[in-house]
Amino acid sequence: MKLGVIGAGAWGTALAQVAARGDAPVTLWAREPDVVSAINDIHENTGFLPGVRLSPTIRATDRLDDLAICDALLIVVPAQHVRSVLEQSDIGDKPLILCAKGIEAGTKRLVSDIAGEVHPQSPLAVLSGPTFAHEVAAGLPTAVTLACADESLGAALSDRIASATFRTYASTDVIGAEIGGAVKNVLAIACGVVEGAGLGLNARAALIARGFAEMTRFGLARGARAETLAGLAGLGDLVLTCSSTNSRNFSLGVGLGQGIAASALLSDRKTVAEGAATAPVLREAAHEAGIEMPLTEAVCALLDGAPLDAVMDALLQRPLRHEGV
Ligand SMILES: NC(=O)c1ccc[n+]([C@@H]2O[C@H](COP(=O)([O-])OP(=O)(O)OC[C@H]3O[C@@H](n4cnc5c(N)ncnc54)[C@H](O)[C@@H]3O)[C@@H](O)[C@H]2O)c1
Ligand SMILES: O=P(O)(O)OC[C@H](O)CO
Repeated sequence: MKLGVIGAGAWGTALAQVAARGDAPVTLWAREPDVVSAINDIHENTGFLPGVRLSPTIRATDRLDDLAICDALLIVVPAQHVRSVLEQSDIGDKPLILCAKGIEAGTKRLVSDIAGEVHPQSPLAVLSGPTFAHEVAAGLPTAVTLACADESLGAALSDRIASATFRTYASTDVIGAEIGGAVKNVLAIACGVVEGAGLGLNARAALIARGFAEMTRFGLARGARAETLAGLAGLGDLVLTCSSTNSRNFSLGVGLGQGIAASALLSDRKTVAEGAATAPVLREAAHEAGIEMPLTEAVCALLDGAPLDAVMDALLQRPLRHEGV
């Protein structure tokens, strides 16, 4: 199975490296011509994944037409750009493995909804889990959820992608895998705020646990399965991104917790912190469905410029409640 990757940020590049194991040819579409030439000339994505020597069997291109030779495509552009890139791509009925973690602003669509609207003939899978790109590219042990409604296609994709150090766990719960990845980014911002404001490790643990309850409430209401949310794509990724400044979302939160304005933290960013775009649309979707998401509300308030003291007071003065989801 010839794989192509659309999106040559840190994650698309790391996944191309995974797909190129055993010197398999991989076509990697990058938006930036300098990224294309760096990958083809010196086998390094100096812009988005510096310091990693890439397999010479990865061929970068800035022409989406060059992906026509591929049998399946990994879609790894940020969630807010998936629609426009898919609209420009002649995909036919190739399977798409969706790897972005977010919800589309305005439409409130999950990435699988977008792909289904733009390319209804393509079978869909979602790859999600605790995966810092530089660790995956370095071949460190990693496990992900690979969710696909068609179990035989899911098994074929796993056969092609998995290795001893990149373990795929099969699921048919596409929505659950997506919601886990999208919601954890918002909660990672909140955990970063706890770190940046020096609120302590107890607060961080409480936030992870109550954040998971929030993710579960939203996920179950949208048809996700509890076991998926408690797995790699949900809790696993939440724990990873709530504990390290390697997470762009966590780092954004650290800045907010230190009192730096969101506008200053987000302007001129080259890399993506998906949670900043997902938080307001997640809040809107939760309101519409009547789901309480106080931590998401708090992140939105901070992104909108509310003072941290006021946001903390609002959270800590919420009525005491039963612990269940
Ligand atoms: N980096 C990771 O460790 C990691 C791991 C798992 C999942 N993800 C997810 O993968 C997705 C991509 O993140 P990343 O880390 O590879 O990106 P990145 O932050 O490394 O790079 C930004 C990417 O956005 C692209 N981009 C910017 N503007 C664009 C536009 N108008 N149209 C199309 N593309 C545009 C750039 O070309 C680049 O590929 C995100 O949803 C992210 O949550 C990232
Ligand atoms: O750097 P972040 O916060 O986008 O997190 C990257 C991955 O999603 C971790 O699984």
